[in-house]
Amino acid sequence: MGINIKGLTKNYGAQVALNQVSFSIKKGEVVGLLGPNGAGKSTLMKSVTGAILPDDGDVLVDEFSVIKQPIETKKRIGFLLENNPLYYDMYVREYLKFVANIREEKKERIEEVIEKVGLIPESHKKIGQLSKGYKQRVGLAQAILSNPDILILDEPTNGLDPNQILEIREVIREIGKSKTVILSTHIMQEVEALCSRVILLNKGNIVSDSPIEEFKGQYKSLEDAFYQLTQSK
Ligand SMILES: Nc1ncnc2c1ncn2[C@@H]1O[C@H](COP(=O)(O)OP(=O)(O)OP(=O)(O)O)[C@@H](O)[C@H]1O
Repeated sequence: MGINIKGLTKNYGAQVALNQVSFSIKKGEVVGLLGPNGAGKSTLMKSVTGAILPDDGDVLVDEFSVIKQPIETKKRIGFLLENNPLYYDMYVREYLKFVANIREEKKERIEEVIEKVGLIPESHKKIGQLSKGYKQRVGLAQAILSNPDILILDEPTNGLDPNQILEIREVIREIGKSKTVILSTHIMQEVEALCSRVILLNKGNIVSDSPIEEFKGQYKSLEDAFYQLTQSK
């Protein structure tokens, strides 16, 4: 059970985005996916969700292949990918109803997720009228709507103010108690606050994969570990 990533490779022309990346995640783990800009984090997350197809390798979600059984894997994964694509002209509830219809979820679930992500005070607005933080909450709400076992979150607090960062983090911490989570971020405090394990990517390769305490290990800080492990490799 969980996620098993096997030899995942993706090239964009001559650009190697992922080079034979393999690791597995046990049910219930919250994994921080770190790496410099262009390391391959988003490509990895998109491959796990099935949003893009790898050139080689596979991802197994429970026993199902993202490539061969995409319907089964998609049922188990909720995701918030980079840029959080939303329909700005729709009202919050209208959008969540639209998503619920597609996924054949009960309507009651809409109010549950609105409450869970702290959207109640802004839920009467159009998505385009919301602040970034509340747009992120709408993204999180759609990600958890079907109550998936696995959540993939690509820089979920990117661009938010410090208060919203803390609030969204709290929402993720709460959700993370009962789910398998892969979370990418450039904020080290976020990793410290939420993750039990850190996977560090650099130029499409895993350069470190360990429990967070071990990752910090001999370094002065998480930032220092990140810096040392991604220099000239
Ligand atoms: N659609 C695409 N077409 C061409 N090249 C791409 C495409 N998507 C990603 N790449 C390239 O693949 C590499 C990995 O990109 P990716 O977005 O996965 O990195 P990242 O670790 O998420 O970076 P960031 O921290 O900046 O978001 C980069 O060199 C990027 O330019």
